[in-house]
Order: sequence, then structure tokens, then C-alpha cells
Amino acid sequence: MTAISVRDLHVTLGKSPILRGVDLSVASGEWVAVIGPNGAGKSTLLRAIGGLLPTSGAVSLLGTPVERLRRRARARTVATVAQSPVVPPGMSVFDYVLLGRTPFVSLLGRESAGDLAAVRALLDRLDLSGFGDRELETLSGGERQRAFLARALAQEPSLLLLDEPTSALDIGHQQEVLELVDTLRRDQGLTVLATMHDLSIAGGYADRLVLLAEGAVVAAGTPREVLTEELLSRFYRARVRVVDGVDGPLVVPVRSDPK
Ligand SMILES: Nc1ncnc2c1ncn2[C@@H]1O[C@H](COP(=O)(O)OP(=O)(O)OP(=O)(O)O)[C@@H](O)[C@H]1O
Repeated sequence: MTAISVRDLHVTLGKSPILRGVDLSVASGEWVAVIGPNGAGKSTLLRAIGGLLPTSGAVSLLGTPVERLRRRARARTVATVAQSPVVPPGMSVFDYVLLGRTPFVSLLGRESAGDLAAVRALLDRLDLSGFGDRELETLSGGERQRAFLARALAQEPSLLLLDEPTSALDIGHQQEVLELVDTLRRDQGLTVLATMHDLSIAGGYADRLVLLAEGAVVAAGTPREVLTEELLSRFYRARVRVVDGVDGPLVVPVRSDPK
């Protein structure tokens, strides 16, 4: 089944065309990484798919046009972790993650024991169990990024949209977070669309990569098909070597003036 379908998507911000006719299809349970240079339109694409931007073209989530999904239904379907989410002042980490349970709480009701247990389990999985009472604002960048993901996972979405989910994480926490997302994908059929700047990591986790440049898809395919020295030098203007790694191609930057 197609989880995310994007057809001829155009987005204009201010007076600038940012996305120019993007087509994209993500199957249920698939992990697709959107890569591309700064300003290519990756975050804009994620926001448009999440129904957070006016667009022209068609975006469907699990077969329903995104504009037809009401807020609560949308929150049960798709969770987004933006690059820099708003941090509510004075809110504890526990309460922040609990906000993710909002779509499950009845309109007049309070959260259930199950909701509280789900939050505790997520804090534990993301190595944040000692942080529940801390104010979110006081967390380090990486701790905060894990709290943002915890809140999104608390929504128990079918689709997870991640904008640079590990940019602030050390290598150990990077693996922990990506493995957790991958486990949810394998065990529960979660569909993942993530923007990723670390191309080797993108290739190690994603089934397919979509390379975006100047608001258009310029390449799409398996990590081996997209992570080529030719495409990376053309669209990133980067000097790289691509070598075989254990989990896929590894992209290694090389200096113009070797040491
Ligand atoms: N409100 C706005 N008005 C005009 N231009 C905007 C607006 N918001 C974003 N842009 C521009 O849209 C382009 C795409 O931005 P976007 O954040 O989607 O890029 P990105 O590929 O995610 O980049 P990065 O890798 O740097 O995170 C950028 O050139 C940005 O400056």
C-alpha cells in the first residue's frame, strides 16, 4: 500500500518558488531519506506532506488527501519532528512527551494510566528516564532532540516525518535513535520519511534515497544508485570518494589539498 503519495507538488514561499513539481511515493513500512544541499527544499517538502503549508498539487496520506484529514485524525496518522520545534517555556520533559498522547485523550478526559506508561517507556527507550521532571529548556541539544522524537513516537503514528533527526546526537545516541525507529518500522510497519545530511547514515538505514536540488527531484533510487561520486559532486559541489561499507556505500569527503 502507498503510505505517502505526492504528485506535482508546488510550494511558493514569499514570492519564491521553493518546490517545483515534486513527485514522490513511499510504500507502507518503507524508509525513504530525502537528501540534498542546503536550501534544496527538504524541510519544505516535509512540512507540505504534513499538511502544514499551502500547496498546489496532491498529497495523500494512506490514501486520504492531507487537506481532508482533520487535526485529530491527522495527528493519529502522521507525526513530524521539525528541525527546531517550539520549546514551550516552563514545561517538563514528561509533560512535553505526554502532549504526544493528545490525539488519544477524549475531549473532556484526562490521560489514562496507559498514556502515562507509554510516556515512561519512551523516555526509557530514548535514554531520558532521569529527565522527566526537568524543564525541556534546560536540556542539552541532543537530549532535547531525543525528547522531540519521544513526543512524536508517543503519537503512535503510522507515518513518521523526521527533519534531520540526529543532527545534534553523538554517535552512540545516533545509532540508538535510528535503530529504535528501524525496529518500529520492522515490528509495527511504521513508514519513515527523513531528511538526512549524513549521507552514509542515510544510505545505511533508508531503503531508497531521493535527491532534491533547487526544489526538484534530480535522482531517486537505492543508496547505491544515488550515492555516486558523479551525482554528489554535481549537486553538492563536494569532493568525495564513495567506498563500500558494511551496510551500504560510505561517502568520504576528501580534501583538495591532501595532508
Ligand atoms: N518564508 C520563506 N520565504 C521565502 N523563502 C523561504 C521561506 N522559508 C524558506 N525559504 C527558502 O526556501 C528554501 C528551501 O528551504 P528548506 O528549509 O526547505 O531547505 P532545506 O533543503 O531543508 O535546507 P537545509 O539543508 O539548509 O535545512 C531556502 O532557500 C529558504 O531560504
